[in-house]
Amino acid sequence: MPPVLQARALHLSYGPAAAVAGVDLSVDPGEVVGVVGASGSGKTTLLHCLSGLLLADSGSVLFRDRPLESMTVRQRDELRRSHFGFVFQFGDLVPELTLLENVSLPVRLQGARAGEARRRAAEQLEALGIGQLGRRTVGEVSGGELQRAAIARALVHRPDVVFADEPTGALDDHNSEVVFGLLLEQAREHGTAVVLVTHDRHLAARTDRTVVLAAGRVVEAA
Ligand SMILES: Nc1ncnc2c1ncn2[C@@H]1O[C@H](COP(=O)(O)OP(=O)(O)OP(=O)(O)O)[C@@H](O)[C@H]1O
Repeated sequence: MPPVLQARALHLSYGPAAAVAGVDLSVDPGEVVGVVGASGSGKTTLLHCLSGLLLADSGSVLFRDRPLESMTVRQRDELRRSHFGFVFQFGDLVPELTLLENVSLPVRLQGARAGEARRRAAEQLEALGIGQLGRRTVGEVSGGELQRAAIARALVHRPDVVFADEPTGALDDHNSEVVFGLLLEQAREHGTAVVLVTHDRHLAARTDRTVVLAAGRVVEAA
């Protein structure tokens, strides 16, 4: 099967300093790729380039065979909404909404009716073991529960790729293990590729493949 995502000779600089300095990377459908490296090595910047949140200065990112840099802003927004999911360190759910409402949003944005979106959101929360918390708001759940909800939101619309930036970085070791395990289990169940940025080599060891960045370059791939 052709790769779902490819980066070719990717460069991005903030001013004179290169954050991503010539990265080639290919992600197969359903593959879980860990991106590790020291602080400041360019992990988050690479993730943002791969997901179209940032446009590289040069090089190319292809989703299937479509270059992101040739798309209009609208097409890139649509690509992110339909084909990508995101999990960040602090969940980034909408604080005023309940977990169920938050997780319904990606399905609503795909044009589903409210009832259908709620049904699918409830199912996804259930699969992550927090079906009973759907009516609570972000401020009424624990950090671990919040990250489970963030994972539910990232997966509920069945994206092709989930981008996760330190998704368990704010959790203690036990919660981190559990939440990371759920992300992997759900991604594998649905054949979703994952690009995971982490400081934690222990978690990275559970991915299919690890890419090590140093000063914006891939220095090791295993
Ligand atoms: N908005 C920005 N403006 C200027 N420089 C930036 C910006 N964002 C990141 N950088 C710089 O680019 C480099 C790569 O940053 P990036 O956040 O991608 O690294 P990282 O590996 O994700 O780091 P960390 O593990 O600490 O989150 C760093 O030197 C950083 O200081």
